[in-house]
Amino acid sequence: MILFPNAKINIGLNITERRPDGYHNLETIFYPININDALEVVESSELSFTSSGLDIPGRMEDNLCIKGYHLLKKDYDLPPVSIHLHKNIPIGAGLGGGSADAAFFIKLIDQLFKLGLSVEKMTDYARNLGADCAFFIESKPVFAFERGDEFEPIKLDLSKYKIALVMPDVHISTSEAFGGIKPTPVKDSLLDLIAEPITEWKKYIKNDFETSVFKNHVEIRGVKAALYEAGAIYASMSGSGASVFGIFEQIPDLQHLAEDNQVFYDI
Ligand SMILES: C[C@](O)(CO)[C@H](O)COP(=O)(O)OP(=O)(O)OC[C@H]1O[C@@H](n2ccc(N)nc2=O)[C@H](O)[C@@H]1O
Ligand SMILES: Nc1ncnc2c1ncn2[C@@H]1O[C@H](COP(=O)(O)OP(=O)(O)OP(=O)(O)O)[C@@H](O)[C@H]1O
Repeated sequence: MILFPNAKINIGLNITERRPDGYHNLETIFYPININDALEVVESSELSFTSSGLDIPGRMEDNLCIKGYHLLKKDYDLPPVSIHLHKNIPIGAGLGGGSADAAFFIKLIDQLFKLGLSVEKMTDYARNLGADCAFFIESKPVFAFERGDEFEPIKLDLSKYKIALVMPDVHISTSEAFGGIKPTPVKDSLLDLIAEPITEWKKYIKNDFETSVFKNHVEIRGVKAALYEAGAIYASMSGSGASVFGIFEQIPDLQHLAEDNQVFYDI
């Protein structure tokens, strides 16, 4: 069986406090986008993992799909499986690619072996694998809070716009990015700000990671400025970076960025 895990962008990201468990409370809007991996799982005589496409750093045992397998195996009598991941979602991008693979792996095992898991149960398993993972079980636009794994659904439809995304040649690790943050309580919740017209977002909606990430990587600040110059209604770094997206009325001309960066035009 094969599924196609999709990426996300964060529209706004406020990091509000440090938690006793070492994580941070935050609020953000998660919005699904059309950049996808391909994840195939078949029953097999032994557990195996292979990948193609982009190189995935780290050991195979640490791949979130393998971690997902061991997590479910504790509670269900699963046979061994062969997993193949074709990696297309940029890594260290703030697009939640690894998290999406983990959540789609859980959905895939549920379907393949007819486990009958509820959305709530799958969301709980996903939470165990990473804060971002839970969103990808349903992968619908949400206001997320606490560790980014509690949700309130929102009605946000950007389908009449064109979303372009630029991935600079820099990978940013999520834990390193959180290290550069001084949490600050919010005055106005993103849940209210996102309901404002999109033309107003530029004035009020921010991503708290931008200050420290832009300081260390000026080229990423440059990409955001270039997206506004190309006519973006709203532009922002996604999550902890390094990717930057812009929301446009029409597909923009970003040829001049394509030499140094990977550019996705209509996601
Ligand atoms: C930055 C975001 O991408 C925004 O969507 C997410 O909050 C990151 O979620 P994620 O990659 O699934 O994060 P995890 O794999 O659970 O955690 C990686 C590391 O990020 C930090 N982390 C993550 C989420 C959170 N709410 N507070 C944190 O401080 C912790 O140091 C943690 O060890
Ligand atoms: N299936 C997977 N795909 C990509 N990376 C994975 C996967 N499983 C584990 N990883 C590990 O996760 C690391 C990437 O996570 P990181 O949080 O830095 O980046 P990200 O792609 O921006 O994701 P996020 O938006 O969730 O933070 C990789 O270096 C790799 O070691």
